[in-house]
Amino acid sequence: MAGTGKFFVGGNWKCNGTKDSISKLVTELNSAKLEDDVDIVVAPPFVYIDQVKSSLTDRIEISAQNAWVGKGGAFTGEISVEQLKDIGCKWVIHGHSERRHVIGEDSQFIGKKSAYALTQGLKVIACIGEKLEEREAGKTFDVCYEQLKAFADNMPSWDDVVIAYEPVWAIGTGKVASPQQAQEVHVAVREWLSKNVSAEVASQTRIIYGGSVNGGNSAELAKQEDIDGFLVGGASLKGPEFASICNSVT
Ligand SMILES: O=C(COP(=O)(O)O)NO
Repeated sequence: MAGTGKFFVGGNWKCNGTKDSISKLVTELNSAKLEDDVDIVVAPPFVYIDQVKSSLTDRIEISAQNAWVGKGGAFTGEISVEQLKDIGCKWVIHGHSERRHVIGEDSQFIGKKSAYALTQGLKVIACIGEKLEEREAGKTFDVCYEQLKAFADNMPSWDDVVIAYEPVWAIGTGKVASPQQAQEVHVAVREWLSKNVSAEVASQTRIIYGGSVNGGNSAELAKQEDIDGFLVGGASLKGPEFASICNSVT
């Protein structure tokens, strides 16, 4: 069961999978040998959460990839936090760049959704990250700080929050950030937390990296002092590779 391990690895399955492919992936995860000190979470598409929850080892917790900003009701197409808890979800991903830049969610809405999830007892993977043109314009830190501030302005606490730094230019591109690039932003995020929230939150909050992480690059990234784990997309759909990434952080 995922707890308060020093490290954290999430598998974001995005809009991928079928009942059969997910059954195979769950079998691979159930047979994997996993190190103790890493909390592991997988985020299936909504429609497969029940299937995964009922068949996956409880060593791995379940996350949703999104949740509505408030109590359920007349919100066609939305899924509520209450419904996600009802089927055994413990986490939810908010602020993913695909929801910011494809769906069009803004930072304040993301902050409000995160706040509601936390007040109702879900834990939050809070995603931040800059686009290539923002990095090339020297705005990486400004963008990440604005996104962090919107979480901080709305959330009641950081106790059940993991921050995922996912540079948009590295997501799904094969162009993974270098260990130095990732570490530089992780340090800046931790310093922002220390200055704007508290030294305790800064030291206790796990800051994980996402963006083209795979079995070949995770160990090198994990050597960085302020990289506490990963949020993995494509490679999380391959059980053995995802397991090796999980074990590479400890
Ligand atoms: O979006 C990602 C990363 O995706 P990839 O590993 O496929 O770059 N994590 O949430």
